[in-house]
Amino acid sequence: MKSIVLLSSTFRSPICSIPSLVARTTFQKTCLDYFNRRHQSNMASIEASKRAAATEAVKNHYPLNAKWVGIGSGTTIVYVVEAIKNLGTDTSLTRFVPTGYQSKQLITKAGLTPVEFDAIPEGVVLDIAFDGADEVDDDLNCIKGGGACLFQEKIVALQAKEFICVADSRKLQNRLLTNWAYIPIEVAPIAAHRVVRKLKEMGSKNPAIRLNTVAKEGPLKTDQGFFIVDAPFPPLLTPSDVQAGKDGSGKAGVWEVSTLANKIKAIPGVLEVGIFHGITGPQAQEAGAVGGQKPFAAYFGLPDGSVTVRRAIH
Ligand SMILES: O=C[C@H](O)[C@H](O)[C@H](O)COP(=O)(O)O
Repeated sequence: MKSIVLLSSTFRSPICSIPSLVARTTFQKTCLDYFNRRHQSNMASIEASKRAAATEAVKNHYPLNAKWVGIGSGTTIVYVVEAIKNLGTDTSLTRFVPTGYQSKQLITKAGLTPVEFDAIPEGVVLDIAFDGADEVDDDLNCIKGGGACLFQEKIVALQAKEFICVADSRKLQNRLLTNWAYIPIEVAPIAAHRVVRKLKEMGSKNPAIRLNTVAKEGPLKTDQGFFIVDAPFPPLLTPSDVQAGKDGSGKAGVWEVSTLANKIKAIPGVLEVGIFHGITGPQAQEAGAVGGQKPFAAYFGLPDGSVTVRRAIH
């Protein structure tokens, strides 16, 4: 008699063994329910960790009497807005700068006042900007754009005195492109295929124009009406790897993070690259920028409910 045995990768032991084909349907349903429950519980734990990281980041960085606040995009930023509301401070004079459509809706629904980036008065520097990230490395370089927002996120982060990232522990890695698979790049539609070819020449394996969820609807469009090209590369080296003698010049597709970001940015048709890199904080200010692309600090919610922080070293 045949028996059905299902192995759980977590427990590495049989969790079901049914000797009869008659019982197969019930068995399959039981197992499906089991995995659905596990999936839901994992998702709940990830959401809880995003909320914990957001609460801690807002508690530590949201300035009393903030006048200008950048609000990023994605699923984690929702908890940042929730945490700002929970502070209970008077936000009637605070202006919140969105990084796209979803971000603006989030601000408005929370009863806060949005002001588009191009309506910020000249000379205004944002007190702070919060955003999510797809991956963050030891040096606080980030990949962003998994949700197709990156250009507005970058200009808002660059306009802020302090840029703070909030994420769950899946995003906490030593090097970029460890767990996250590709670099999102925003490109002019007419140049998209040429950009894909150039990325292949640079060692990207199968770069692809991102499609809508319903693929027959064609390429996904950003808030700027541009396309996103997703470019996989091997894990990116940091400057410390290069100082230690590793070759990050692009041989066999292996790149140092800023070298690659600058090289992609230089391809005609590229509006922006989903790598936030380079100098940050006082060093950036000395170089004439407000804050730099990298966050001052990144907060990660861990599965045990705690929060860990990576901070820029000045
Ligand atoms: O395009 C999306 C943005 O860069 C997001 O901030 C990033 O993808 C992180 O999103 P989430 O908080 O949903 O993981």
